[in-house]
Amino acid sequence: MKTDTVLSVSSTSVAFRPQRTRIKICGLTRANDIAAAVAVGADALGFVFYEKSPRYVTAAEAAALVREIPPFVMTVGLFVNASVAEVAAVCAQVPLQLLQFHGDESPADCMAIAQAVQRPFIRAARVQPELDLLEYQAQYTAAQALLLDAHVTGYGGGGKVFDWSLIPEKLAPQAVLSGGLNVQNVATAIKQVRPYAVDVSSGVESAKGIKDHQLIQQFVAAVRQAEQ
Ligand SMILES: O=C(O)c1ccccc1NCC(=O)[C@H](O)[C@H](O)COP(=O)(O)O
Repeated sequence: MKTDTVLSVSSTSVAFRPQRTRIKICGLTRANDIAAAVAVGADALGFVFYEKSPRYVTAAEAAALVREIPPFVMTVGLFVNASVAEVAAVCAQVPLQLLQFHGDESPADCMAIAQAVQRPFIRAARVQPELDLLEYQAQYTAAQALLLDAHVTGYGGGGKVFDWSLIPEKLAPQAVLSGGLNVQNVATAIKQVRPYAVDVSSGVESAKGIKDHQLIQQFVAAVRQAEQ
């Protein structure tokens, strides 16, 4: 080829779509609710292995539910102050891709469990003004993300919104926003916080542990609308 030929390369700017906000639906207890969540594009499905929760499922129940889930939808196992042995027993029966620690687990507790069962984890933070979220994140460096939830009586699933202005800007794009989200407020939450993902449980329910399929559809639609 003639060396003086200059190849003109037209630069094309590739317009990347803005990141799609990931959506986790938590507290699933029924196969038809799973089907409804998957049908509208939920990215992750949460199963609560905390016996005091009205959304609690046994490992055997969760194993049967998870068998209904098609590929490319993540399963999240949610634990509150469980031991390594307890989490291992659940993971032996239920194909969980991600752990969510929602109790008082220390960084060492989270690491020990995650390493024992060879799963990644996210850490729930119960947000309140006294909690320095950047310092908290620095304690849980092994977590894939912080799930920012409201500080409620008990541990979670409380349907309570916290003050989103408490979320440091540099933390927001890595965080999972949770706590009292619903069809009415999730668009505002996304526009204000721009989180990596949103998580909802009671906001898409007709009763505790019973998901309302229309609310799930409307919630997902509101998230997508907020990204336009
Ligand atoms: O969902 C529960 O019942 C629950 C019980 C104990 C600990 C955590 C629990 N849920 C964890 C979640 O990730 C919920 O989605 C999160 O707390 C938000 O719940 P909601 O405010 O009802 O959307």
